[in-house]
Amino acid sequence: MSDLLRLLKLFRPYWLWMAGSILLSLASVLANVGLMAVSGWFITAMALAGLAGVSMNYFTPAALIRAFAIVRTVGRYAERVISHEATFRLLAELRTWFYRRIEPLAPAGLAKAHSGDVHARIGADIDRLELVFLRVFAPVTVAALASLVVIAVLFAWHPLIAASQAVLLALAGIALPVLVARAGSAPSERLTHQGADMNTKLVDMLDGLGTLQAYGFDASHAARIDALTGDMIAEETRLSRLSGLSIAGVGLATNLALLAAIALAVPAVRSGALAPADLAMVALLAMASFEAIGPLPLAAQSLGGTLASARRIFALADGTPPVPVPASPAPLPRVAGDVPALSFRGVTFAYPGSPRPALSGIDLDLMPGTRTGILGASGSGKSSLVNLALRFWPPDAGSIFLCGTDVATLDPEDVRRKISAVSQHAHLFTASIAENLRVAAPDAALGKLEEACRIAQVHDFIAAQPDGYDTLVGANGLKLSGGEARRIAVARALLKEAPILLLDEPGEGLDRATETAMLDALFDATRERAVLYITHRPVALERMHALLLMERSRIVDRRAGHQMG
Ligand SMILES: Nc1ncnc2c1ncn2[C@@H]1O[C@H](COP(=O)(O)OP(=O)(O)OP(=O)(O)O)[C@@H](O)[C@H]1O
Repeated sequence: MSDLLRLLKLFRPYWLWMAGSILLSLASVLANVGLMAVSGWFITAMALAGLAGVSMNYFTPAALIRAFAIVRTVGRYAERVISHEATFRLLAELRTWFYRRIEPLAPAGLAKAHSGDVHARIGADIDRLELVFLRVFAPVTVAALASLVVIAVLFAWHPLIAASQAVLLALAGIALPVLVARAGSAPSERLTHQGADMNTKLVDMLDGLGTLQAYGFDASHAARIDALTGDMIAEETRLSRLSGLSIAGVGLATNLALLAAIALAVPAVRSGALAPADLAMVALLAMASFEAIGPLPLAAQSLGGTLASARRIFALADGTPPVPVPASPAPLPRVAGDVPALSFRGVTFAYPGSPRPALSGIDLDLMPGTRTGILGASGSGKSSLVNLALRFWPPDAGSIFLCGTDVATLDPEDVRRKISAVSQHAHLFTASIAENLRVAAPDAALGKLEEACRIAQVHDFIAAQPDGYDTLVGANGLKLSGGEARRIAVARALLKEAPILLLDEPGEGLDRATETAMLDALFDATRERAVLYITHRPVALERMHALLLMERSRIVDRRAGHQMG
């Protein structure tokens, strides 16, 4: 229930749209009830007048019928337009809200979540929340209001018929949905989790299809997906049976309402308590009022799954960002020649759950206009330096300073604005080369992109492609070699005009001549910046002003560049 209330609170900015949609829906439901009732009365009254050979005023009922028909048609159309507009606005709001909540969690806070699962939450789960308004909130409100109006009108004609209607409406509109909700909530909830599981498995399978095939594991993975599909079909079947039964239940109640109204109205007509033409009106009014009740069992059935989706969304969105944003962040400091652009002081850090530290007592200064090389065996902590500099994780002890200001007092996003980084697994988006480059500089002209790519020694390769900079790189840069992708990532880092450049093995996979050309052009273009360069390659080491050697999370040796080798 608290999840439902929280959701409704999120919907609050759109209450006008929702109120409009509910009012229109109520108007069209009541117009339909009115149309049926007045038509029934009109036809019977005309027939009776004909039999009795008397004339009657048919202008007023005919005008009423026409008015009800117009309100019903226009109301339904407008209600669809407004309710869908309201729903799309709600969904857009929810997606933006969810993205804003999970963005500060990335990447550390999302490390445990599978990308397919996050995708399922931002896609299918949020989509399912549309049902809260469209299938639950709106129909329940409309049904309650329409039923009250119908019972009040019937009461004026015949209190006993009104009472029988109230009982049947309560049975079909309250008791039946409660039963359906009980029976349907478990399968509907299971289906939500299975859908997310399916998404996770499919994304995993597509990401690693090559590996699965190479190890001959694709058939067993497909069998697991088959089994999950079978489970989902079983739950769907259960829910379809339930929805069939609930539709039959509402149908039964509708017909019982008609029978009850006729059974009570006939003696009333005989005794003269009810006019003969009113019999048809009352009977049709009773029957038509069930239109508003019809969607309620389905609403109840979907509630379990919808709330499960809401819980999945809140669970992720409520995660605490690993690096807290200060309540009033300090202003970004300016780069000054005599202050280190980035420095670590006694920084110690272990990844959550890891038994040993990735960094221990790190002291490090990156001065503007200098290049610092970092050497070290695999797992010695080199990339962790970059992760902490980018504020993806906070240090457990010690401090990091950006141009002399403790980064703990700054907004992590501001810190990242000052740093350009190429990690070992630099990500390329499924887009063109130009779009991938413009991630760093959205307004950069083509000439600027070319300049950066020339420095990264990848321009000739791009220019030789039939589509040049519009060449699509494929999912995750799959259409490029590892070296090409990394050089595009280097060009992208260059395009971001940040005073600190952190490069993790950018020369990996390049031949010596290309690497030399890239380094010379790169270091020439970044003369003013503070550069941290993680590498094992001699060509790069020769060009460093200072070298640090890391071993098992510590800096164990420091030398000036020329002392190395
Ligand atoms: N996201 C993570 N979660 C948990 N442990 C991690 C994570 N990333 C790295 N580690 C661990 O932290 C230690 C340091 O890793 P790091 O990636 O910094 O080493 P590295 O020197 O860059 O290695 P390589 O040269 O192989 O990239 C390793 O023991 C590694 O297993």
